[in-house]
Amino acid sequence: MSTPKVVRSRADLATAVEGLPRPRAVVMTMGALHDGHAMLLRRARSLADSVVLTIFVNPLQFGPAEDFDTYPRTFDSDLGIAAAEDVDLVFAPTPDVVYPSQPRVRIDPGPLGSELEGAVREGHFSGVLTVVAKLLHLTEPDFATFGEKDYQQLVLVRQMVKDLDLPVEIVPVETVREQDGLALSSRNRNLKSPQRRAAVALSQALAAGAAAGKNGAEAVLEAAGKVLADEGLVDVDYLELRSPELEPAPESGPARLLVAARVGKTRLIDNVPVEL
Ligand SMILES: Nc1ncnc2c1ncn2[C@@H]1O[C@H](COP(=O)(O)OP(=O)(O)OP(=O)(O)O)[C@@H](O)[C@H]1O
Ligand SMILES: CC(C)(CO)[C@@H](O)C(=O)[O-]
Ligand code: BAL
Repeated sequence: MSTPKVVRSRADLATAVEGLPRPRAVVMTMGALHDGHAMLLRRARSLADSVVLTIFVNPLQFGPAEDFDTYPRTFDSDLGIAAAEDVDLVFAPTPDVVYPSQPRVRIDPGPLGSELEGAVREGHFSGVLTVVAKLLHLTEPDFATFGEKDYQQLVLVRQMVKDLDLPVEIVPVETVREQDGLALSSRNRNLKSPQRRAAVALSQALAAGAAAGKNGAEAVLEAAGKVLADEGLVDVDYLELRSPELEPAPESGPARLLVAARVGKTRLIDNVPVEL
């Protein structure tokens, strides 16, 4: 296990990337790494001969009232995880490196960009897709792994790659959970212990919804909604059943149940597959 090379400038990144063998995989993160990120890195390692990890808290995807300033930043421990997962190169730029000037041209995520997460976080997905496109150009990977925990992000990144003919394969990775079901998330670090206990209701609600799948869409939403209400999670931004591509839910077959709720000041999201 050796500490990976860390680069912070575009010039150093370009030089370092040139020396990395193909196939090359990239894992994009905002740092505060946990076992979910480790799984993305492991999947990347299994696919590629070299792995690049990016750590960048992207200001463009945060609204003015959101948690950019309080987003957890744990660079030293992130490097330990990167070393343990055999990462070759870490790109950890500052905002002025990624955005030498405020970008006037940004990626338009299309209609899905204003739904679900986008309905609450205006401009979020334009910010996400713009930085993902830039990081893809800067690292030129053959593969990029993305977590299903951020399901709408995964769907939109895939759509961008398809619509813009970007030469990379997007590889999804299943959500890694705590033993009690809570989806791992960097923001879980901000939960105090009663909130941590309350937060498990998200995954419990989704599990109850999924178990009701054969009784139809209404039963799924009712079962999930009941758990949220019973557990006192009332600050819910959405609880929705959609198709796997996040179009309206089908009458039968595969679907996706998604939830977002606030636990104290911390906003958490989760989702599961459902068979209707
Ligand atoms: N529990 C998880 N299981 C699998 N992948 C995950 C998990 N959590 C995050 N990821 C993935 O890691 C990548 C980087 O995500 P990010 O750095 O925002 O971490 P995060 O834990 O999702 O943070 P946040 O809590 O701020 O959403 C994304 O592709 C995301 O989907
Ligand atoms: C993909 C990403 C690294 C872009 O900033 C971010 O949205 C995240 O961590 O999921
Ligand atoms: N994991 C998605 C990044 C964000 O919440 O801004």
